[in-house]
Amino acid sequence: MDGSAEAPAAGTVLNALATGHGAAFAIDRYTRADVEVGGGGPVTGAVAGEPDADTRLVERCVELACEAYGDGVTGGHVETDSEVSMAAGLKSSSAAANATVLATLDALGVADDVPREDAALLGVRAARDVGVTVTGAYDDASASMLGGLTVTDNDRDVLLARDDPDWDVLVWTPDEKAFSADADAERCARIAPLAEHVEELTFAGRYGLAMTINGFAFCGALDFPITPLVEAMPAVDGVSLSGTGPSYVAVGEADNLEDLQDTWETKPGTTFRTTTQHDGARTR
Ligand SMILES: Nc1ncnc2c1ncn2[C@@H]1O[C@H](COP(=O)(O)OP(=O)(O)O)[C@@H](O)[C@H]1O
Ligand SMILES: O=C(O)C1=C[C@@H](OP(=O)(O)O)[C@@H](O)[C@H](O)C1
Repeated sequence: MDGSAEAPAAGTVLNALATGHGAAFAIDRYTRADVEVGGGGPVTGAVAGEPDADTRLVERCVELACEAYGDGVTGGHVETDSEVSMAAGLKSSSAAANATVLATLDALGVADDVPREDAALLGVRAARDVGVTVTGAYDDASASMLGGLTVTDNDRDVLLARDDPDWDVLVWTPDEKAFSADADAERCARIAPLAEHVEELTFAGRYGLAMTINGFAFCGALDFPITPLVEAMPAVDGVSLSGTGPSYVAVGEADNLEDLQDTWETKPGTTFRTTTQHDGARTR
């Protein structure tokens, strides 16, 4: 039994490491998963082009989806192929988990019967089980699974709000990796009053200002440079460190993002333009 699905990456409005509440928006870059289920034995996994990648997350996603909806089916294999750099702050883990859960549900013939929020929560559970997350990251998982912008309480795994902004987006990903599980959560907790303010601005629909304050606050807490933020202001609508870094995301007018792209492109790493994504994860 085979299944296939893809899920988008996402950028950050509010990092959940300070208060447990987070907000993220899906972008038009994808991770794809092909899953075979059955045959018994352990679930195995592989990542295209990355023979040494950690495949525990996606293997656990197949196991959990089979346990929940497989009617006794065990074993399988999952292969992912991603346009999203791993551990870059662009929610590669959520995209991989969502694509894998949905591909498994597709293989089991139940992809259209399982509510998308429930499917995302299976991926969150898998991420907690294998230790690739601090809060569970339901903010990132819900944005990737549902599309658009979501606000969540990751302590209770509750979706607080969803919106569908239509943005041009610029991303700069430096060459280094920053695994979320290694982030200094204690330092993030110190800036909770700022995160609460970012959340209020988010609920007021002032997403650009919210993400910019998030950017300055979390660059401070996680020790990333603020220069990319200052370079982006005041021309863009919003700019932030994405997740626990090292990527930065900016949203705004296309012309202004083009000018900023010229500046960010002089830095080492990868710079690309994209847009918000509205439909979330889908079978293929
Ligand atoms: N394409 C993929 N296939 C399998 N696992 C993946 C994939 N992308 C990410 N992961 C998992 O997610 C982890 C990175 O998660 P994390 O540090 O939270 O980074 P990000 O900010 O990109 O989500 C990887 O170590 C791996 O376990
Ligand atoms: O592991 C976590 O709990 C989180 C990781 C961060 O994202 P990245 O995985 O993109 O760094 C952060 O933005 C999110 O709100 C919560």
